Amino acid sequence: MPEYKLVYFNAKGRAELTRWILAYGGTAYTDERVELENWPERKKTIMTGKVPMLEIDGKQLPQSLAIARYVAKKAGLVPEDALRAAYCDALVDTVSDLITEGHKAKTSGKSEEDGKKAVREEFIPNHAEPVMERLNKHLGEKEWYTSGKITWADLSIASYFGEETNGFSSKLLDKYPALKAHIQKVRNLPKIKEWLAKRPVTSM
Ligand SMILES: N[C@@H](CCC(=O)N[C@@H](CS)C(=O)NCC(=O)O)C(=O)O
Repeated sequence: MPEYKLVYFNAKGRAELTRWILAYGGTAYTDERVELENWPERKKTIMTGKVPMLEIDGKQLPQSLAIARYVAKKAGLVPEDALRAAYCDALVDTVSDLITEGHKAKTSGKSEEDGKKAVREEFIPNHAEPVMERLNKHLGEKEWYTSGKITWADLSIASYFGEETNGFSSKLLDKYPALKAHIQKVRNLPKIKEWLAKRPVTSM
């Protein structure tokens, strides 16, 4: 088994999906969370100057989705069938687009309050809810997102839409009952539940 070190900030952001997949697979790894004041120095040691970065036996793998896909394959969470795998990729890319848009909204304006307002009034209704509506319909008809068995797409859905820190309250999710039930189902998987109970509490 290779030695893994996942490097990111003390936040969920673009690293949390990989953390969920590693938890699901019961994979041991070092969860390095760089403090902001140490980032300028740590950045110099990272090939792309960006995180997340996964160190595999000392070799660096950049890009959150390449990392997540790699660990998902190892954990048996990527379908063998090329088309089903592509549908999973499409979903994960959609969530990644939402992460980008949500971050843009959160950091828009002059104050934290401006950012929260932009998330609530612009990002959620215009960007997130159209995706949530489609997912709700799809998940109402399926046990898992694709392939009749759990994939990393299911972990992507739950690890993103299930987080209040991303702007998704339980009240908002009440509008999308199949999506809400799906998130709960994934969060209740024993290894995921264990991760949720022990992970550091972060504001984003
Ligand atoms: N497409 C890249 C984006 C990486 C990225 O922009 N990471 C941010 C944190 S989410 C970062 O490293 N920011 C610090 C910096 O650029 O110095 C990925 O998905 O990994």
